[in-house]
Amino acid sequence: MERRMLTVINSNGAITEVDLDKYNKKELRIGRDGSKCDIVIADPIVSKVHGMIHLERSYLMYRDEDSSNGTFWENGGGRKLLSKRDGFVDIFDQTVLRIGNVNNPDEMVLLLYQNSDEREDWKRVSLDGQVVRIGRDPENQIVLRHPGVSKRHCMIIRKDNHTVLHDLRSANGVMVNGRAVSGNVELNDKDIIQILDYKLLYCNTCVYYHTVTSGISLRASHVNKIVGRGRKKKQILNDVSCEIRPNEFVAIIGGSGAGKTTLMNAISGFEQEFTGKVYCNNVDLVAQFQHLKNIIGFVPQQDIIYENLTLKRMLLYTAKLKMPEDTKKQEMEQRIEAVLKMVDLLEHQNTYIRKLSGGQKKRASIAVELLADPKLFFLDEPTSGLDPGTEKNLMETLSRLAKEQNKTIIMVTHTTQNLHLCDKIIFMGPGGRLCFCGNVQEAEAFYGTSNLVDIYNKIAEQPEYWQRKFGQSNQTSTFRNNVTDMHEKPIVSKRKKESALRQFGILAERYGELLWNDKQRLALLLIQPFLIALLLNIVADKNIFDIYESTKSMLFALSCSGIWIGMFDSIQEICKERVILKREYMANLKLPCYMLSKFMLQAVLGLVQSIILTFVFLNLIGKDVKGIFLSDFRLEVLLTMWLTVLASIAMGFIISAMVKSGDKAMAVAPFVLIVQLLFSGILFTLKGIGKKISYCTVSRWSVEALGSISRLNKLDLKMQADFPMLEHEAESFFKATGGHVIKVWLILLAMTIVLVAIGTVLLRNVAKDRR
Ligand SMILES: Nc1ncnc2c1ncn2[C@@H]1O[C@H](COP(=O)(O)OP(=O)(O)OP(=O)(O)O)[C@@H](O)[C@H]1O
Repeated sequence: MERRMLTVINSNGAITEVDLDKYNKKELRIGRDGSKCDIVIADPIVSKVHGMIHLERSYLMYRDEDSSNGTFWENGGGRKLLSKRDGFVDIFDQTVLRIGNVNNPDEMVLLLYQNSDEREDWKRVSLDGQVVRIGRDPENQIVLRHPGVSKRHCMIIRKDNHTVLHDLRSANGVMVNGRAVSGNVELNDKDIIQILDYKLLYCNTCVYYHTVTSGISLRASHVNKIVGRGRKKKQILNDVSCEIRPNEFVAIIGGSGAGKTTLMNAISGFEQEFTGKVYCNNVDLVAQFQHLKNIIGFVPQQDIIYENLTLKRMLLYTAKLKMPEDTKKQEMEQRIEAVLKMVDLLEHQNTYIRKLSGGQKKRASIAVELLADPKLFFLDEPTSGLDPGTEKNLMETLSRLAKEQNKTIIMVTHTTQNLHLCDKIIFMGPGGRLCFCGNVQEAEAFYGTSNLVDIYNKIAEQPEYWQRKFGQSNQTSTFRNNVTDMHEKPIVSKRKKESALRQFGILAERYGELLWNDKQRLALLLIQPFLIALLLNIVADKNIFDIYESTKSMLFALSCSGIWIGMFDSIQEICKERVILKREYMANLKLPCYMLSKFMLQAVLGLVQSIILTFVFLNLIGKDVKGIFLSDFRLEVLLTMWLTVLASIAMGFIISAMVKSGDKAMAVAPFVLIVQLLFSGILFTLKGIGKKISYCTVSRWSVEALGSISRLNKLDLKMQADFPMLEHEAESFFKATGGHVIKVWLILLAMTIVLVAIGTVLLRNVAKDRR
């Protein structure tokens, strides 16, 4: 049952909770005078009649009644002093009103409005001479049982009449009065502390808290988005304002291209290039996104799961990445089991994801996001491609999650069949216009039809009319424009940096398992160098390593094989999982860790391939050549081949980081390979710009190293068999000295490092991917 509660904290710290609906009145006066006011605050700071609350069924407003001290209205970290001429202002869930001197808590009364189904009375811990520890661990004085809360999250210490909050390098941080804090912060009386969606109140040397959270409300205020420039300029969100209450299950619907996804991306904070404001529990979502993203889950349209992992392993890796570092494996496993139960997939936990049905995969993606127990959950067309039965089932699951798991769920959908399961529908019209926000019955009454499909048609015909009509019917106060003008600078909180080494380890383990589980592909990748070595042996001249021309051609072919192998090992490895990467990046994935984890395992694979190629080929050739450093030159060729493969793997990663699909990557590959052929300096004598380009190719340095090791300059030319007097003009390329070979190896290594770094930087674009 929804309850609208006002917590009143007097200037002396006395706390009273007022149930606003118990009065059964539309207007409630607040003030000191018991004969005139419904809510009496016996405090000298409050005027006799200080303010008035106006209650409607679905919204609430407040007006200052020309009080002596006025009322401060707090919104998303901003603050505005109200007087009677401001008229009514909207009061949303978690709105804070302060009366009196906001700089002196002893002369201030605080009013905190909360609106939710879940309620419990404030619990209290006194700070008298002691430290109050807050965290997930039962040893803390205040235990907040949420997977996103660190075991020891923060502590509050009172010493010498000062109270200080220490963030204990928690994974998800702490906010005080709507602003993220870093390290230590001095607390003042009546400060509101927020950890995820838990609200704690510091007052009179006590900390007040609820162990049950009231859920997340979301409010969009005048959200506009314009894309393109000049004649291509287009408004794709048009002044959208709407409110979603805690634990509501909401569907965003509307015709194709109406801006549903754009709206969802904006209100989820995953796209931040829009004007207007979005408030999440009255905190500015964009300004505090780094903090709030930990309570937000987002399931994009494509699945965010790896086909070649079992469901349980997939969830375990995600848990390791998303849950605080201090979470024990046993805790993770318990959470995984709980999440699998929620989505009815417990019996499939050991099944490979590739073997699950479409509906089960969708549930698996939802399970991935549920692991961190997000309180605000977004889903982009989760039912697309599902049969009607599975669709209904999924909708019922989501509806149940909203109610039983205390979540606010918002999804984009095209279907109208199961919308009665939703608490609210947001109807978008062409041009990003909000044409309705309310429940299904209200929508049907508003549009005068009992068929939701008719509403699509009505909106398509007259979007501006319906936007205007809904806007007028939904007007709660005239003040909205003013109050949303308050701006707050984004605060970057310096929170505990998740250990990069740990993340690298998790990602490398996951990628290793993925490579290992795709045994067919792995076998193909390992057979390839073997087959190439056989083919090279077939075409190899018997004079190889004795005669210049045949050796040079063969070394070039060997180098090209290395480039081919390396590039095709990696070219699809990032683009094929771009959706998962985007989701994980928006959570807390570090791109360098991701890139290096991939590169490291590819480097191991490349080493095995280089060993196969080099040794099979050279053993078949069977020539005993002395190396530059070693008596057996095969090891020197192997190292050169490995460095060639490594640089090519890095090239493949750059392509893979730039494009969004495997098809596109394969379309780019021939161009890159042709550049390697043309500018290697072997097929053509290069001068000017051609020579400069060749310095940037892997093939040039690879052949140079191989040629130097094989002492190409010292080998006889074919013609010298007939004309022994003919001179073999040494090429500057192939200096058979140890110093030269090392220099070229270092160049190949440096190229690899630069290419990997460029690939990592390019990966940042993943954040701009639309879906
Ligand atoms: N970055 C962008 N640049 C140009 N146009 C854009 C951009 N993003 C969205 N649009 C356009 O804005 C409109 C709304 O897009 P959006 O994807 O939000 O619609 P939708 O209602 O989710 O559509 P659908 O139901 O077809 O998925 C479309 O016309 C789309 O082409």
